[in-house]
Amino acid sequence: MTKEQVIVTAAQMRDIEGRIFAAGMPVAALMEKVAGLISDSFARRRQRLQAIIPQGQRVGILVGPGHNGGDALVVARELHFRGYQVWIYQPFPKLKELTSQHFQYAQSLGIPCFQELDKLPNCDFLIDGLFGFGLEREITDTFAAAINYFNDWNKPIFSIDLPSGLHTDTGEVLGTAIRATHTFCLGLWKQGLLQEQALEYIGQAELIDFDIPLADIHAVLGEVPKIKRITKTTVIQTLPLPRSPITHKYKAGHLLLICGSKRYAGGAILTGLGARASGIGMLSIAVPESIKPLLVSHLPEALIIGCPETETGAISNLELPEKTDLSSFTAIACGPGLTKDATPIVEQVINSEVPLILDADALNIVAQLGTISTLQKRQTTTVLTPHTGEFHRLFPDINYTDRVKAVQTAASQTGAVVLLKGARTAISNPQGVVWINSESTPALARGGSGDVLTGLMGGLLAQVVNKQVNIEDVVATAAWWHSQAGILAAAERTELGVDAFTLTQYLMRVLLDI
Ligand SMILES: NC(=O)C1=CN([C@@H]2O[C@H](COP(=O)(O)OP(=O)(O)OC[C@H]3O[C@@H](n4cnc5c(N)ncnc54)[C@H](O)[C@@H]3O)[C@@H](O)[C@H]2O)[C@@H](O)CC1
Ligand SMILES: Nc1ncnc2c1ncn2[C@@H]1O[C@H](COP(=O)(O)OP(=O)(O)O)[C@@H](O)[C@H]1O
Ligand SMILES: [K+]
Repeated sequence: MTKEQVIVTAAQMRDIEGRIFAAGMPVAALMEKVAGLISDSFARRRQRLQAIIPQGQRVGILVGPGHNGGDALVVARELHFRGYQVWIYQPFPKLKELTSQHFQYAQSLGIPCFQELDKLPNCDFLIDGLFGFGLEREITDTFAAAINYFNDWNKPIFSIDLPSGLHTDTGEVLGTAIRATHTFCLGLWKQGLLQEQALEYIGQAELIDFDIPLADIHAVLGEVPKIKRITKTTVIQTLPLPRSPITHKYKAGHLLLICGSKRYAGGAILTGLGARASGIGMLSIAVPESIKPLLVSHLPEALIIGCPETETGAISNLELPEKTDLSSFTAIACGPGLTKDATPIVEQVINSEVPLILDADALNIVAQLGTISTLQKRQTTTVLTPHTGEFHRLFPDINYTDRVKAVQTAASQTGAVVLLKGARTAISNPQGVVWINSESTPALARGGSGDVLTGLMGGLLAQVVNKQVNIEDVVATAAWWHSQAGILAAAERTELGVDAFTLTQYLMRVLLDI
C-alpha cells in the first residue's frame, strides 16, 4: 500500500494524528511543518497563475476557530515575510489556544485583521482556513454569509485540507461551502474529496505529504485498509503483463460478449472494440443475426455469433456454435444494447457458472426479475456496472448520497462486485473492500463510453480470472485504464473531442505510459 492509495474519514484522521501527538510530536511543530509545505505549494502555484494575475501579491486569509484556522494563520505569517500583502478575516469570538496565539502574533506583526466582511480589501487570492475536518454541523448565519460573499468574488481560492463547508466523509455541503479552485489536502486523502458531490467545490486537489508514519496509518486502518484510491501500483499488479512467452490464444482468455440489437448495433461495436484493446486471446460476440455483417466488418478478428432474433430485433435465443456451451468461455460480459426483449438470454447467463459482467439492459432486466433474489442464486463471480440511474432501478432502497456506502451495501446484498459509474466511480466487493477511481475527466460523459468499459473489463477479466487475483482489483484496473484513456484523449483533443470510438483508440496508449 502507498500513501497515495489511503483514504480516511475524519474520525480515522483524528486517531492517526492522535497517535503522532501521543508519540511526542508537538502539535505546534506539526502545524508549523504543514503550513510551511502549504506556503511553498501556494507560491509554486501562484507562479503558474502569473499569466492570469500578473501582480498577484494581495492575499486574503480566511481564519476559522480551530486548527484549520491555525494552519491558515501560519501561512499568513509566512506569506507576509515572503513579501505578500496579507489581510486576515477572522470573525469568530473564540479561538482554540494555538490558533489564538498565532492570531495574536499575526496582529503583532501588523498584519491587518478584520471581523467584518466588507472591510477586507479586494485581494488577488483567498486562502480558506475556516473549517477543516472538525466541521461538525451546518454552517449558518454570519459564517454562511461570509462563504457566499467570498465565493461571489470569483477569485482563485486555495482551501486548506478541504473546502470549508464540505462534510469530510460524504463530501456533502453542510449549509454552504467554499468553491475552491485548489485544495491542499493535508496528509492523507479525506474520503469526502473523492465523492462526486464534492467535485464542484474542490477544484484541483493536491496531497500535501507531511510524513505521517505508515505504522500509524496501519494501526488505525488495519494492515489492508478497506477503502482505497486506485493508483498505478494496483494496476501494474493486475494487468496480464508481461505475457508468458509460451502462452497461446486459448490461454489468454476467451471472452463472450452478448450485446446489441437491430436498434442498438453501435453499442455492440463499441463493446467489441473495448474488449479488443484489452489484449484478449479469443473474442466471441453474440448478436442478432441481422447485425452480424456489421460486426464482422468492424472486428474481423472476432468470432461473431449471429443469433435468432425477436420481431423487435433483439436476441431471442443464444445459438452458440457446435460443441460450444456457456462453460466454454472464461468470462461473459452481457448487456450493452440488448433491449429488454432479451430477458430470457439474461436469465440464461445468470444461471450459468461462468464469471459474468452485467451492464446496461442486462441490469434493467435483473432489476425487473428482482435484483437480490436473482443474483444471490449465482455461485460464481458476478460484476454489476450500473450508472446512477441503473443503480437506483436495481437498488431502490439504497440511498446513494454517500456513494461509498451505497456500493458497499449493494455488493453485500447481492454477493456481486458492484461498480457505480460516475465522475468518481466507486467499486465494492461483498466484504466492503472499496476502490475509488479519483482521476477522470468529464470528457467521458458521452453515450457509448460505458460500453467501451464493459468490453475492456470483460477482456481483462477473461485473461486473469483463473489467476490469483481479486475480482475487485480487476474491475478497478479496467475503470482506471478507461479513465486514463479519456484523460489522454482529452489532453490532445479537448474535453469535447472524446467520442466513444475515439476513446477505444487511446486505450492502448495508456499502457505505453506504464
Ligand atoms: N494541528 C496540527 O498540527 C494539524 C492540523 N491540521 C489541521 O487541523 C484541522 C482540524 O482542526 P480542528 O479539529 O481544530 O477542526 P477545524 O479547524 O476544522 O474546526 C473546528 C472548529 O470549528 C467549530 N465548528 C465546527 N462546525 C462549525 C459550524 N458549523 N459553525 C461554526 N463553528 C463550527 C468547532 O467548534 C471548532 O472550534 C485540519 O483540517 C487541518 O487543517 C492537520 O491536518 C495537520 C496537523
Ligand atoms: N463527469 C464525468 N467524469 C468522469 N467520468 C464520467 C463522467 N460522466 C460519466 N463518466 C464515465 O463515462 C462512462 C459512462 O458510462 P454509461 O453511463 O454507462 O454510458 P453508456 O451507457 O452510454 O455507454 C462511465 O465509465 C462513467 O464513469
Ligand atoms: K478549509
